[in-house]
Amino acid sequence: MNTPYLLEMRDVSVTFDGFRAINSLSLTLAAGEMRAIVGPNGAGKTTMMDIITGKTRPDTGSVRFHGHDLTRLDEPAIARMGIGRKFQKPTVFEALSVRENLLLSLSGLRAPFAVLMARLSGQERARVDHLLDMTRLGDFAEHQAGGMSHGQKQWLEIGMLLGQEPELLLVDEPVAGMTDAETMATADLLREINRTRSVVVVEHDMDFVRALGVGVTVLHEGSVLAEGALDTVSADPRVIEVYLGR
Ligand SMILES: Nc1ncnc2c1ncn2[C@@H]1O[C@H](COP(=O)(O)OP(=O)(O)OP(=O)(O)O)[C@@H](O)[C@H]1O
Repeated sequence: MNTPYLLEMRDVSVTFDGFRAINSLSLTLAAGEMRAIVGPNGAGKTTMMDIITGKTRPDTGSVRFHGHDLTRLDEPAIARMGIGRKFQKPTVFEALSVRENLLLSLSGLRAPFAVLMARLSGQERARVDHLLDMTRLGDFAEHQAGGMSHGQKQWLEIGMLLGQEPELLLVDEPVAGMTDAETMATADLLREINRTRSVVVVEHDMDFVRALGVGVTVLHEGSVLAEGALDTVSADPRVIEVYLGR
């Protein structure tokens, strides 16, 4: 199907026990784009990600990826189409090394745990080395993942997501709990990832969003309130009202 968009949500609504968490939400993402999603608590950001990944089914509306409707697919089928998600809390294999974690994440492994015991192919080794470079974890490759800092665990998990070669990454509040230096390094990492993949990132930290330097969508009460450059949306009186006016 021909569409200019990688991801296209049209008039999506979802109601939980009579409460409309997503309300006629329409949002599009171009191929290769990175978009930051902001909005006050309860705006519907997590629910929007849940709908894209098939965790929550919308009551009405369409969600298309490369023009294909996602709303009838389950989570594994959507992941196989090339949409990868990173949740807020890192979930790495704590007892394994950083390298082993990345190795297990690689798409296309036939028997993932057997690969830990076996000799790696040159191609697998190269893929893991590339992920170690990307995530700045090369110096920690043989360290136990459980001993890494919170920030390093987040980068490791982003690396593990990349191991699955998603075309679109959905990243939920990656810098919560990070130091300022880790936050800026994470912005660099996502920008580097965005050279070859599309990204949707939900984040409250405005210094981080500014460092990303990408288009921003402001959600409020389950709908898009404003969209554009960070400076433009943050000067929008409606946006100021929902952030400060309560
Ligand atoms: N499974 C559910 N059952 C009932 N209500 C829900 C459910 N999931 C979300 N909600 C409600 O829907 C609204 C949107 O929640 P959501 O978590 O998507 O917001 P958010 O923008 O991600 O907020 P935050 O920034 O706090 O993470 C909230 O009022 C929430 O309480």
